Amino acid sequence: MIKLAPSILSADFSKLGEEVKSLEKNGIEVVHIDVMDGNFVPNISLGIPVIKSIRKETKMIFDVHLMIENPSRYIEDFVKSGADIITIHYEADKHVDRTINYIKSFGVKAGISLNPGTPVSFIKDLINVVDMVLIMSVNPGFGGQKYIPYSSDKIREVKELADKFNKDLIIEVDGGVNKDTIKEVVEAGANYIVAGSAVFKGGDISGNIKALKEGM
Ligand SMILES: O=C(CO)[C@H](O)[C@H](O)COP(=O)(O)O
Ligand SMILES: [Fe+2]
Repeated sequence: MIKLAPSILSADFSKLGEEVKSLEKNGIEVVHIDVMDGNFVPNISLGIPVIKSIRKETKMIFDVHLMIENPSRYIEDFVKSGADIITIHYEADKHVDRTINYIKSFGVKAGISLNPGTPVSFIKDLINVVDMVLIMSVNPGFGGQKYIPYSSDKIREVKELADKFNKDLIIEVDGGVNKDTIKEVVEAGANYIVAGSAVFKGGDISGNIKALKEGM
């Protein structure tokens, strides 16, 4: 089952509650929330109080993508804010196995994300420890970037590992997905498809979601 996970990084933050409700009205089940610390990535986005606020507005699954150094410091806070899936970066934590198990100890799903330059082989042993692998198909930090073509090979590699070792693994792709690239990522094996600018561009959430679904 393929799920489109709009990234609210490209939403209009002055009316975030409405934007989130509009996603739900358009049949969206998973919302992707990008947390950036200005350290792991060269940008600062939103954090715990914002997630808490929008949690009151919707029952959608909150897929929280932590682009922060040493994420273990904040896991409990993100769980309390209403996260359903918490993804950390392989590159941001010296003890990823420990942090993944720590996330799972709260009863939420745990994901591991790889920057474009980090090989899939680095997380081979974690494939049946994590609930999700997030392949970054742009260098993290900003929305609206161009899809990096070799990401499709990385998705295929994760899919092969999942078929062998973890049939329930969620394979998520994030960055540069639009109506022209979405077919390729779905065919490569991704089942959670993040799209930010392609969902919110021009304020036409409904039309943009329809175009993305048609492009799959
Ligand atoms: O994690 C991210 C950036 O670091 C975002 O989720 C991603 O870039 C989505 O934006 P777009 O679909 O516009 O590329
Ligand atoms: Fe993201």
